[in-house]
Amino acid sequence: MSKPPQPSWEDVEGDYEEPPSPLVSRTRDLLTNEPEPDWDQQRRAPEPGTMSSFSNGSGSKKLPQAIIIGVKKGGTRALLEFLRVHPDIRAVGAEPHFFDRNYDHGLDWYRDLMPKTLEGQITMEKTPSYFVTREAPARISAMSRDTKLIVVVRDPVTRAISDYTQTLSKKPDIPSFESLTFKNRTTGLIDTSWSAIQIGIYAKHLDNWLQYFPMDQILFVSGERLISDPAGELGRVQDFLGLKRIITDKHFYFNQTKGFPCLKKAEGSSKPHCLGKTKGRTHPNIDPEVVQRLRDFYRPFNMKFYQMTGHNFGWD
Ligand SMILES: Nc1ncnc2c1ncn2[C@@H]1O[C@H](COP(=O)(O)OS(=O)(=O)O)[C@@H](OP(=O)(O)O)[C@H]1O
Repeated sequence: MSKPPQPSWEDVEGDYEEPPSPLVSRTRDLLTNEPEPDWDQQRRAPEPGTMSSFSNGSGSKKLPQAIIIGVKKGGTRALLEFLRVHPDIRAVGAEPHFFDRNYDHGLDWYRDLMPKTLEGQITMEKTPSYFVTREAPARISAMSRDTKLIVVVRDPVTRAISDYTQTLSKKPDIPSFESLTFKNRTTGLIDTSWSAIQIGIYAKHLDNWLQYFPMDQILFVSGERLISDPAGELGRVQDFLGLKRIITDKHFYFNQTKGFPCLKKAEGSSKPHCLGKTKGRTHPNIDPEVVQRLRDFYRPFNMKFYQMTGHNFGWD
């Protein structure tokens, strides 16, 4: 039997995650306080007394029952890292990009990327680009109509600036945010074909998902509240996944240097754990008039999104 092909990881968005080799994914700078994490739980030497110890070598690989499908720069890495603390959740660290870029490899290939789980444990992955991939809802539904979907959403204007900041960090010579925002600066016409803008039209993308999944199978997590009240948002997510509320405010502390909540103990470790330098970047100052123009642009889409989800995210 030949080994299934591995995904192309060189352009994994955002996380700077490297390929699992063959199944261990590492990251260069996800941590601020610690050496690189080992994402693959079954290869990690577990601490005695933790549930992880039982998954070491035993169990079987399963297709994910829950997926964080978006949004890019919403806070998806923070959510996955926090969820991994739960003993009944096992997640693949790197983004598989199966339902957008690697679908041709087939479900066996996808399953093979997953960590082993025991009975009752939930397998998860996160790939934020699924939310804006036209084919993703049909493909995920074809895998299982029961898949639970989680979307971390964030003010689309801040999200666009965060997205731009990430691109700028890789390509410092790109044009300014202001010039990329407009098709025509004089008329004020927004360039909706620019992905940084396009991704934030949440109502449009959600429409596509609702053709395949009922609303109660999709959980919307507030990216803002994930920072201001991580335990509160994690409570909602654990309820949605049908899990006991094990992750609580006791698991978090606010790291003043990082300016974000961090874990007191990372999954499978006893040390504090913050996300790395690529999470929580300083954004460039953007012309306030351009920001206002973008706020005006997004307002009707945001209102539609609040209506569809029954939740006011407070971006306006
Ligand atoms: N606890 C914690 N620590 C650090 N960063 C946090 C945290 N919670 C949410 N965030 C926000 O997550 C933003 C990155 O979002 P994603 O992880 O979804 O990005 S990516 O799409 O995977 O590249 C990232 O965006 P930027 O601030 O623009 O870098 C953070 O604001």
